[in-house]
Amino acid sequence: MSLNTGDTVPRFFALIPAAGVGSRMKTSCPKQYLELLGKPVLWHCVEAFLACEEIGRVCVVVSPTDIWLDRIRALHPLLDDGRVCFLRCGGMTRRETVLNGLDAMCHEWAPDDRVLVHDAARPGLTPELIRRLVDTVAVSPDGGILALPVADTVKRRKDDRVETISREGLWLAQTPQMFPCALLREALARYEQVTDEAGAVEAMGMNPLLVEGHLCNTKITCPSDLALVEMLMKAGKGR
Ligand SMILES: Nc1ccn([C@@H]2O[C@H](COP(=O)(O)OP(=O)(O)OP(=O)(O)O)[C@@H](O)[C@H]2O)c(=O)n1
Ligand SMILES: C[C@](O)(CO)[C@H](O)COP(=O)(O)O
Repeated sequence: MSLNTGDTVPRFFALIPAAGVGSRMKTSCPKQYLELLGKPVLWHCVEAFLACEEIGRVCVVVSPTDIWLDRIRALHPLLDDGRVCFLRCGGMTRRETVLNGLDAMCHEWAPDDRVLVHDAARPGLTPELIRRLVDTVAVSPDGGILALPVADTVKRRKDDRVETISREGLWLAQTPQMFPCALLREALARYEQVTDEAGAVEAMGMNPLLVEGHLCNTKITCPSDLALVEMLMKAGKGR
């Protein structure tokens, strides 16, 4: 399948890295399994992708030692949807989890198919945001990500000094981050010191597009984030 000929269109797959321990949340179970609006945080992400018929597969990558996955299996008849699969190949870092998931599914994906990598800790993702990314980035060989432009004044603190830095052109990366499968797999295999998928693709010399996301797609990182994200989801913003 090649996008260059213009006679084929890529297929789209979601890969949800869900193998983190959520240490900053300081909860007894990983944050992706905490209940939010009656469902596990992780399941809100799965449901957003399942609501998009263009997403052909939803792969959730958990830790090999995950003991909470049954909370998902037991609660959701949607699992009958053949598109969902759970892979127990999470790694020690987010990058390893994503790379292991790509490797495990490489038999299903053609090189030019697109993978959308989305944090299990961003339950406020909506089908509208997914479609915004897909529609804007689908034909870009460099891929692209949801992100938010910085709206506040930015300060850098070093020891006891503070300096103001320009916010011009600064964006805060969100997910999904969407790339051609083969490109992302190569980039993550080649570059280990990256915090997100876009960083690896940038290291390959490419320029992923920035697509405006939404505050409702905030990552749950610290304890106060859970109530914030719940409020934003209830407000139904970002549609
Ligand atoms: N080895 C890892 C580390 C993180 N993640 C996933 O990457 C996403 C975003 O990472 P982050 O918010 O840092 O999650 P944690 O690493 O779990 O949080 P912490 O850094 O507080 O431990 C989460 O969905 C998390 O499950 C993963 O799949 N595998
Ligand atoms: C990928 C990401 O969501 C972009 O903002 C973020 O980097 C993931 O969180 P982490 O703490 O860096 O793993």
